[in-house]
Amino acid sequence: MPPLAVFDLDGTLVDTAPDLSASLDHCLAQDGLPPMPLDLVRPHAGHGARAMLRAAYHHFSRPIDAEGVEAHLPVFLSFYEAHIADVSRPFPGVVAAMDRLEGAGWRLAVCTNKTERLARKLLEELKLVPRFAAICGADTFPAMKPDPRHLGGTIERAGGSAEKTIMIGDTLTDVAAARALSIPSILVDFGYAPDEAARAGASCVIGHYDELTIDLAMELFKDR
Ligand SMILES: O=C(O)COP(=O)(O)O
Ligand SMILES: [Mg+2]
Repeated sequence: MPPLAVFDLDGTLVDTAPDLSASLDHCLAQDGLPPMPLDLVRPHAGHGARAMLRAAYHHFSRPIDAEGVEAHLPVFLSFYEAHIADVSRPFPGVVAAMDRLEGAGWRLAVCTNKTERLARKLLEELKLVPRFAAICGADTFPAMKPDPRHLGGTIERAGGSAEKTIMIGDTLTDVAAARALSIPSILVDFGYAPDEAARAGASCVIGHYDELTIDLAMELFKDR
């Protein structure tokens, strides 16, 4: 069975924050609010549209309840779907890192808390779909990350095994899912929420995909 590298999507594989931020601004404008600065959106960009809406209304000291958030969601998501790859691009060096892994016989997969449909649309527009043995979203299985069933289901669909899998992610959500299955994890510290708990829980932290070599990936299996 070939080794498998499972990538998180937002903040790990693709820098999606600018298009997510534009969708948020579209919602804010409907309420007469100004755009939210991108650097304030980024820490929330990996936690879904609801988290971004809550953070923005909090930032502008505008109370918003759960119902208010739900009311904005369709507006956010339809704008986002139409603009999903306007400026979102793979992070520097990730395509070369995937080439290295594939060249060494690794399989690749995506395990994201985006819905599967949006994840596929984004990856299709970036012409990355054929690289992945599985693309599994928040709604692919009955549970999503950090629930290990999401990562476990992704591995199964990709034809891999937990013993020969590594997880690459940018938040504690990814690291926790990996740990629950005793899978080594790489935290990318250029992502959206590489907090202390995520750093402490990850098997290693990288600051650029150039550091994701086959030697590093193989080394991770040794401390499993
Ligand atoms: O959209 C989200 O909630 C987060 O997506 P991710 O799991 O790809 O970071
Ligand atoms: Mg992420």
